[in-house]
Amino acid sequence: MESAPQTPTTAAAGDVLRVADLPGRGRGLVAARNVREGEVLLSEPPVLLYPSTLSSLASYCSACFRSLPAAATTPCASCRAAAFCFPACAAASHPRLLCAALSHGGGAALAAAAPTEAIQEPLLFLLSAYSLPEPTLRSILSLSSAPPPPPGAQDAAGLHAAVAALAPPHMLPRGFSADLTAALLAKDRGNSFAIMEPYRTGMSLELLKARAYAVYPRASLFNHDCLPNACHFDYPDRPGPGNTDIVVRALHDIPEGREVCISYFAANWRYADRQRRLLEDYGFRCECDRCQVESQWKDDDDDNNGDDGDDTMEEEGEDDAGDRGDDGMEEEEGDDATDGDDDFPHAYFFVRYLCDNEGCWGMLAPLPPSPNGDLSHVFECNLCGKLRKEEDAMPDEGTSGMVH
Ligand SMILES: C[S@@+](CC[C@H](N)C(=O)[O-])C[C@H]1O[C@@H](n2cnc3c(N)ncnc32)[C@H](O)[C@@H]1O
Repeated sequence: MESAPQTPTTAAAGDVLRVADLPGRGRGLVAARNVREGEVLLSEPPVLLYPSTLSSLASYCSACFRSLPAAATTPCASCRAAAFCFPACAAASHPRLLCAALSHGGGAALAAAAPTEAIQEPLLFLLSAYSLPEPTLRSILSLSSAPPPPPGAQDAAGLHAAVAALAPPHMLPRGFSADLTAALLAKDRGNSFAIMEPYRTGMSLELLKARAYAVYPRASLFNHDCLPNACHFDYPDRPGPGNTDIVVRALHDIPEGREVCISYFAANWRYADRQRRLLEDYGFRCECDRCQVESQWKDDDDDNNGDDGDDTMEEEGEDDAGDRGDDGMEEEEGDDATDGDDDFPHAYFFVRYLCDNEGCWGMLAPLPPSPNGDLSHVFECNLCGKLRKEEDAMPDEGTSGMVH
């Protein structure tokens, strides 16, 4: 495999974001102009989309990952294991190495090689990634790598051997090697976004799983902040093209030059859990404003009623700096929830931007401004889809699941 291409550091005309090198945190995305709350900062199609588990093949179209209709699906003519929702999706098909692996021994070989969901996810990733054209594979290799997994957590050599055994040799790309497999797995761990199963009213969000994972090269450049100024949405079941595009919107106004960050997991996680996750999975210690405040708390202050095992993406990680220094929140809008609260100066953030649907802890972002520039004042949750009017934010209840 040749060396990875360089990421351009300039913004294309019309782009809201530009790529910048930020000391101690690698590349990041910075507002190329003043941004208003709710604005769409990025809408990007995936370069790679793969099923989360073998069982998800029965529930979701293998091309567009919409929920399969109960009747009249089209099975893949080659493997018969994957299904498509429309003839157009069947024509688009699914990754050729994955299709070959699903055909191998009538599908039994893949099931035997990946008996658990923990093995299926990386194996389905590899079979899909190795099906990509070489330039696309190289664009994935240009992304930042997750740190090595703890011993015993991921058997890269075993996964490589499984790909070699399942895929016909003539279909394997140039450069196929154990090192390349290990490098790709590090990109998957550091950059894949989960596309979630559909949420239905009343269902437990704790049980909500990923239907698929996707890699978006530009969205992978967002660094993390525990008080993000943007969050991402997916709308996999919406009609029309682009249903698997990632959409990133501003939570509030962002001045030109400020770094735009998302949170890599639900924002209600407590300090120790956030730090552990960021160090282990992304290789950095977070020194954001919120972490600086919470690092001063006594251990028993650091209480959390939320579910910290419930993250919606598996992505990126590393160090601090840039020109941000804060998330722009406190200086923008006064609110009773923050007044005089020295221990928890960020309460306002949680009142306004954390979903109050029981057990959800998704992030609320304003809907985009209208074409004539009017702000929406309606907030949408990126996990359960709840819409909440701005005036319905309840200061006393909004922080009930928060770390304090
Ligand atoms: C998905 S990538 C984000 C883009 C990345 N900075 C790059 O150069 O490609 C995740 C990686 O970015 C770095 N990173 C993200 N957020 C950070 C933060 N708050 N402080 C320091 N490093 C961070 C870590 O190295 C992490 O593994």
